[in-house]
Amino acid sequence: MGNHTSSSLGKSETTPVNQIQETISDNCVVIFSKTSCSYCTMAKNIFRDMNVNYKAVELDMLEYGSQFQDALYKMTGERTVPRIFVNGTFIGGATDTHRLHKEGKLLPLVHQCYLKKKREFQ
Ligand SMILES: N[C@@H](CCC(=O)N[C@@H](CS)C(=O)NCC(=O)O)C(=O)O
Ligand code: FES
Repeated sequence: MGNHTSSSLGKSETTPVNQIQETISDNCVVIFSKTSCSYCTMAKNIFRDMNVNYKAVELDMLEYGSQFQDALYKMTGERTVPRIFVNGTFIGGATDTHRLHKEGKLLPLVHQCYLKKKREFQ
């Protein structure tokens, strides 16, 4: 699922908020994560187990990761990881995502995004 935003994150002239917005509109599932974080792994596994591709942005691997966390704070009210976006919308952290999945609401959100992208492509 890799695309140009992964390599340009943190390097471009645009603000972190703009780069985050671009990433979440380009990818149906985006997980802002840290490689050392087992909550983040748990969140990734929820999507992996549903066979849903996700884009992981590992903030501890980015030079400006801390600025991205500040931007995520502005956008979501928390600078913790994971911060998870589906279909361009913030859905929460690991606990929220797990709850949505248990309620059967997560996969429909992903499918809405797939349908939207399919229509855009036609
Ligand atoms: N209930 C939240 C917990 C989030 C949380 O506490 N994240 C910790 C790591 S597990 C964090 O981001 N700490 C600050 C940091 O890494 O900058 C969730 O499920 O996402
Ligand atoms: S579970 Fe410890 S850093 Fe996320």
